[in-house]
Amino acid sequence: MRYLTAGESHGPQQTTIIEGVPAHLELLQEDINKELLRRQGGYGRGRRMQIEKDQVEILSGVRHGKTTGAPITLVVKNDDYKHWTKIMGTEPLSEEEEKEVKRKITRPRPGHADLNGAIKYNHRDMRNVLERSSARETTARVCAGAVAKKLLKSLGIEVAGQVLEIGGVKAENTEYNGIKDLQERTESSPVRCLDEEAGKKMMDAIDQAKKEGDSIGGVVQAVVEGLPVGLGSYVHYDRKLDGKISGAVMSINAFKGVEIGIGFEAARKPGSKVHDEITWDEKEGYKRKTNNLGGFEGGMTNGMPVLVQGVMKPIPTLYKPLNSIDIDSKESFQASIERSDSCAVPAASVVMENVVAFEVAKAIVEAFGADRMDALKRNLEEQRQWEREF
Ligand SMILES: Cc1cc2nc3c(=O)[nH]c(=O)nc-3n(C[C@H](O)[C@H](O)[C@H](O)COP(=O)(O)O)c2cc1C
Ligand SMILES: C=C(O[C@@H]1CC(C(=O)O)=C[C@@H](OP(=O)(O)O)[C@H]1O)C(=O)O
Repeated sequence: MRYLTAGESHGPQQTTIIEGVPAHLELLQEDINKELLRRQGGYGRGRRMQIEKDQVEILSGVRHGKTTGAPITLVVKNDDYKHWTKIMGTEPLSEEEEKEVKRKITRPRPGHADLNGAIKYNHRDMRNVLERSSARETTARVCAGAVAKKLLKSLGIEVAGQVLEIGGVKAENTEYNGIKDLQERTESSPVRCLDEEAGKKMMDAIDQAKKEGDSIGGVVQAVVEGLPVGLGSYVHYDRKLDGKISGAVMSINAFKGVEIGIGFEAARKPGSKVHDEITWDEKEGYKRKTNNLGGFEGGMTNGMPVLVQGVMKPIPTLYKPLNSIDIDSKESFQASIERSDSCAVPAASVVMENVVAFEVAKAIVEAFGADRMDALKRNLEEQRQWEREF
């Protein structure tokens, strides 16, 4: 399975094309809309999210509620486009029109893609960079993830996530009672946090940042339960699934770090406190007593829940902007102010869940190679049986 995304933030639409989804997966628009709605929510977002009502259109690869095995095209319209039709048009502008619509962006925002993108592609108007580097693109990634989640669910594999930290406020109580409990309890929190007290403090921190024209980041976690042993492989570096998941997480806008399991904490502990002891019983087969390694050993799943944490830096666009250089005059100015979120950590946690779901679904389809869902289910069930009897 693979996918491409296309679309500008204020252009007509976001497009996702997914190739390699097995035939006969039940897939409805509402499966994808549910995830899109989750991504749009979360405390701390800016005015743009009041304009958009993300709804998917399935344009290919699905017939009468089931995938056909053909590439799936998913489209989400940008409602804001109606305010930007001239600025974002594809046809050349006359000189008059150019004067009317074009406010060139020449003051790059520290922390955004503006300056590097402008130098790389020779754009004197950095709107050409901003439009595609915007995290509006995560809409398209969530569309791909929603399809992956549906595939995984039909195989008994669930994905969920939570916010662990925002602006230095850490959730103390992150314990959950099964993945369903995690899914339900995070849905009722505006910051997607299990710890109610910490959640309130996170909202205060977001309000404070907003008041000060500043932005804050945080830490989010994705959890995958129900995986077989041995997804990914130790035999070659580019087949290690923890590596693939980490790469995918790092590719989300504003993500600056990834951990699997206890991650960086492992550097501060002896081996006896890090490695998870192995147990066995007749009914369930092999297990680990603890899950410090987050479900991975040797680049392969070990059957324990996969735990992935991602670090999101604070949003680069600041209402109290930092100093920057105007690329035309070379004078020092304050960076451009674009309409912006002050904190998108809760939304980013939904994006990360979906990005992780895609990598896992891709690994499943690769490992249990199937063009059809019935064969995929049978192959996976055989593997589960094999594990229990090994
Ligand atoms: C869900 C989400 C929403 C975001 N919203 C904004 C925003 O409103 N303003 C902004 O400047 N950056 C926002 N970002 C972050 C930028 O897109 C990101 O910092 C930028 O593309 C530069 O890439 P890099 O931070 O990965 O280096 C958001 C990121 C995510 C995941
Ligand atoms: C549009 C989304 O996020 C956007 C991501 C973003 C950025 O620079 O990354 C900047 C903002 O865009 P705008 O300037 O249009 O308000 C966010 O709203 C979205 O998540 O759907």
